[in-house]
Formats: sequence, C-alpha cells, structure tokens
Amino acid sequence: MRELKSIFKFMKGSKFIYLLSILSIILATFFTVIGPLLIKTTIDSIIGNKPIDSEQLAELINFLGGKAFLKNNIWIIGIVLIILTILRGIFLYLKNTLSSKSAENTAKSIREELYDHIQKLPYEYHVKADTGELIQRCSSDVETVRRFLAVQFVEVGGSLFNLIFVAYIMFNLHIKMALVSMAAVPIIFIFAFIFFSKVQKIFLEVDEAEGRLSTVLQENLTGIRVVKAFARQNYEIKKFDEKNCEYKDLTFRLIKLLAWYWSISDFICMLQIGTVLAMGSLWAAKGQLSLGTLVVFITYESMLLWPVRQMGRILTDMGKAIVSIGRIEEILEEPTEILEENYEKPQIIGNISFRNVSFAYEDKESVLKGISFDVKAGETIAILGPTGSGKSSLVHLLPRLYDYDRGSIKIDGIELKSIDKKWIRKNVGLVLQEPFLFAKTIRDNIKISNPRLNDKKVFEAAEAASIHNDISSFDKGYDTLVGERGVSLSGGQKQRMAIARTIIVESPIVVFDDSLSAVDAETDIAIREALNERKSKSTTFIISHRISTVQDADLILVLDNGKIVQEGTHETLIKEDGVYKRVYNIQSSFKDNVKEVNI
Ligand SMILES: Nc1ncnc2c1ncn2[C@@H]1O[C@H](COP(=O)(O)OP(=O)(O)OP(=O)(O)O)[C@@H](O)[C@H]1O
Repeated sequence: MRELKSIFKFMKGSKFIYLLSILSIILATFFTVIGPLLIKTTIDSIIGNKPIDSEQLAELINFLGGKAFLKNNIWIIGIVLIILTILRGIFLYLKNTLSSKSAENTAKSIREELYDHIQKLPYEYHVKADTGELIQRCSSDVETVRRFLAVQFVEVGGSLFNLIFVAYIMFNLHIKMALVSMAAVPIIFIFAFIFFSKVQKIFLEVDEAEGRLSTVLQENLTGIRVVKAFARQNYEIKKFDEKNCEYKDLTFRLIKLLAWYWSISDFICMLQIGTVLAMGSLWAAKGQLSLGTLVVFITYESMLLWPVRQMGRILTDMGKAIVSIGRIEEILEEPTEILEENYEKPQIIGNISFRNVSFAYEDKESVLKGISFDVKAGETIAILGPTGSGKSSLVHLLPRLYDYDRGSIKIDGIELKSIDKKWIRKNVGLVLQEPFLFAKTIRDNIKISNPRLNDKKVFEAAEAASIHNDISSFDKGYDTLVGERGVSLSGGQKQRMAIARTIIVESPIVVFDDSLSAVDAETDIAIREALNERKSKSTTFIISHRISTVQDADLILVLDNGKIVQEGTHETLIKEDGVYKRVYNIQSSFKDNVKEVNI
C-alpha cells in the first residue's frame, strides 16, 4: 500500500479539510436516517397509540408540544421533515465543496511536485523519455487521482457510516426484518466487486486506446508539414480512423458491460425490496411488526442498497487511482540531477585542456576514446567528422550534460567534474543542432536567459547572428510572435535566433553544434566575423561539415569513431594526406555548383 501512503503524503496540507468533509457527510447521513424514524413515530405513536420506543425521539416529540398537540397539528412534523432535508442538503453541499477543494489542492501539489521533479531530471533522462507519456502522466493520471479524491474518497467514509448506522437502527427495531433486509447486501457487494475488478482491465484498455488516439493526433499535428510534403494525408487519416474506431469499440464494449451490470444489480435490488415488502406486510398483518416500522425498513432499504452498489465501483476506481499514483511515483523516484552542489564556482576565462578523455553512454561501447587537446581562452576550435563520430558527445561534456568516464578535462586548470553544474552551464553557451523556440515574441526568445536584458543588447546579439535585418522586415519586428516551435520562421532564421539567444549571454565558452548548417555560406562568414569582432571574445567550439566554416579556426580536430584522427590548422591539414584534405578537395572542386558536401 505504498501508493496509498503516497496519496496521503500529497494530501498533507488538506487533511483537516478532508476531516471536515467526512464529518459533513456523516452529518448529512445522520439527518437522512432520522427522517424515516420520525415518520415511524408519527404513524405508530402520534396517529396510533403505541409508546415511543426511543428516548431521544420522545424528547423531540415533547419539545414539539407532545403527542396530543402534534396529532392535531400534524403539519409541524412536515416542517421538521423539511428542516431535516434542508440540513442534509447543507451538509451534502459542504461535503462536496470541501472534498473538491482539498482534491484540487492535492492535485495541484502533485502537479507542482511532478513538474519540479521533471525539470530537475538529468538531460540523459529527457533524451530518452517519451514526451507524450510524460504529458499523460502529468495530466490524465493526476486527473484520475483528483477524481478519486474529490468524489470517491469521502464517499467511502460516508457509505461505511451509512451502512453501520442504518444496520444498527434496523437490528434495534426488528432483528428478523433486519436480517431479511440485509440478505442481498453481501451478494450485491461481492457481485459489484467482482464485476468492477473484471472490467478494470477494459477501463485500462479504454484509457490506453485514448492515449494512442491522442499520440496519433499530437504526432500528426506536430509533423503536419512532413505529412503534406510527402502527400501522406490519406495514410494519416486512415491511421487516425483506425485508432478512433478502436477507441469507440472499446468504449462501446465498456458501456454495454456497465448496462448489464446496472440491470442485474437493479434486478437484485428490486428482488430485495420486494422481499422486504412481502415479509414486512406478512409480519405486519400478523401484528409482529408495526406499520411505522415497515415504512422505516422500506425507506432504509434503498438507502442501504445504493451505497453498497456504489462501493464496488469505488473500490475499482481506487484501484485505478492506485495505478495512476504508481505511475506518478515512478517519475518522482527517478534520481534528479544534483545542480546545487557545494562544488567550485571559479571565474571562467576559457582555457580548456582535454587529457585522454573517454566516455560511453551507460554500459555501451565508448563513443569517445582517449581525446586530448588544448585550447587557450578566446581561441576557436572546429570539430569535423562523419556522422556518429562523437562530435556532439564531445561538446556535451563541456556543460556537464554528461560526465566523462576516464581522463581529465580542465577548465582554467580546474577539473571540470569539481565545478558546480549550474555554474558551468551558465558559463558555457550551447547552440543545439535542432533549435527549439518558445511560443513567445522574438524579443522574449532572444533574451530567454535573462528577461531583464535591454533592447540594445537584444539588437546587438541579433545583429551578430545576422538575423536583425530579417526581424526588422517583419510587420511587428521584435514583437512578432513565434508560433509553436517557431513554425513561422525558416530553418536558417530559427538557427540564427538560437545563435542570438546564446551569444547574448556573453559566456566565456560558446559551442555551435552544427548550428550554422541551415545558413548560406555568406551568412555563415558574416556571423563568424561578427563573433570575432565582439569585445568579449569567447572560446568557441564549432562543429560543422563545411570546410569554409572551420577553416579559420585556431585548431581543427578531425574525429572518426570517437578518436582524433587529425588535428592542426587549415594550412597544415590540407598538406596532410587524410580525411580533411579529401573533403577540402571535394568541396572546393564543387564549390561553384554544390554548397557543401558532407563527409
Ligand atoms: N543519448 C545517447 N544515448 C546513447 N547513445 C548515444 C546518445 N547520443 C548519441 N549516441 C551515440 O553516440 C555516438 C556518437 O554520437 P554523436 O551524436 O556524438 O555523433 P556526431 O558526430 O555528433 O553525429 P552527427 O554529425 O550525426 O550529429 C553515435 O553512435 C550515437 O548513436
């Protein structure tokens, strides 16, 4: 019951409200149960002549004026019944608002904790995680828990109290009638419990089918341009139809099963009420049961059966809530990245030295093997190599997105692993291969690292990234809203926005991970020149497949299969036989016709 413990943990701040809510439902049940007893007393002792068999009711009757007075003023009983109903209504209202309030609070704290935790999970986790699944856990799983807490959790307390209280009164009134009245209770409970445990599988299947339907929809809408470009609309429509039909069929199956359940359970209830009526009338005719008691039993019967029928449902919903909280816990148990360490926070200048660095993703084969090189602050290092040779892996070590397994990386003489992660990330600007822009204005996207930066800084960064003129040509300039994932911008514009966003920070170390690939050669040169002219020159890493992009670098590394196979400057490398010279020859011979040749 680890999951139940977790639910209680999230309810921490709302426990008192829950208690009030349970108290409200108990009081509502109390006022519901009192009504039929008053009717019984009226029939048996006020209209009839039987003595009142409960001290409390006798006191109430005396308070209202006594038996004789009430017999002539029976409307007073009617008013008391209305007051009881109003009180019941008030407490039911209180129960509903209180439990909804605390459920909302609990759901809010689950969502907050989840979101905070997801933000703190390591880069590695997000690389592998299925975003759709994470969204589902943060939304529909939290919703299942919320629904359970808002509706059913308090209902369990209310139903139990109802069952115990009603059974207690029944046994006090007439033992034989109580036994008859309760005969179907275990049958209905077991039937409900077995039925809902069996259909729980279908409930889950419906949930999963709904998840698959939303995944198809989400994927299609995100990749709509690819769908259109490949004229795949019909295929996508068919795929959606399949998932839609699957969801409809499963839901229909569930509804049919539920219809069966409610009909059979109604039948058992009716049979039970019929038995109570028949046996009650028989015993009443024989004088073994008063008319008033018969009325009480008939009224209590439905009060007893309805919550028992619901109980099976509540128990299975509890099962669903437990599954959901388990899925939420799974994320919360993922170890977070320790960012706020008591590690060093040195002033970073940008001298970097790699010595025999090796790195592997988890237990796989090393993707970097014995990498060694030195860079002085302000220098530019270019990295070239075939796809999968380890270029991105190498630069991802710098902001400690991953930690190297062997060897040593020193930044200004300090071992990288001993530098605080948050600190080093503030000092290493990374322009990723696939830039992601937020659905904000261009200005806000550029100054995302520090919203307090002034427009002058924004314009400077945009100019250095050769995007200022493009932005100025838009109707709303820097206030232009970037659509979801920046759909209104071209690939090259998005890349340049990402560059502006990184260089505005003026980090001492900047990494361009193949982030000039979507801009033409002239813009590429313009950006690099602008970067060189900046006051604070950063140590710059450039990953590129284009010789023209890397040729001015102070040091060029050629990687292959995780190893440095060549290193030097453009001048030295074109004189050496090797990959660099080969690529250079291919690219320069096709210079006029082909802009770039990938190696
Ligand atoms: N998160 C990851 N988990 C496991 N393996 C990975 C991960 N990222 C990359 N790899 C593997 O590591 C190797 C090096 O990948 P890396 O992205 O560093 O190459 P690259 O030279 O930058 O390639 P490209 O030019 O295509 O971007 C590849 O074999 C790749 O499959």
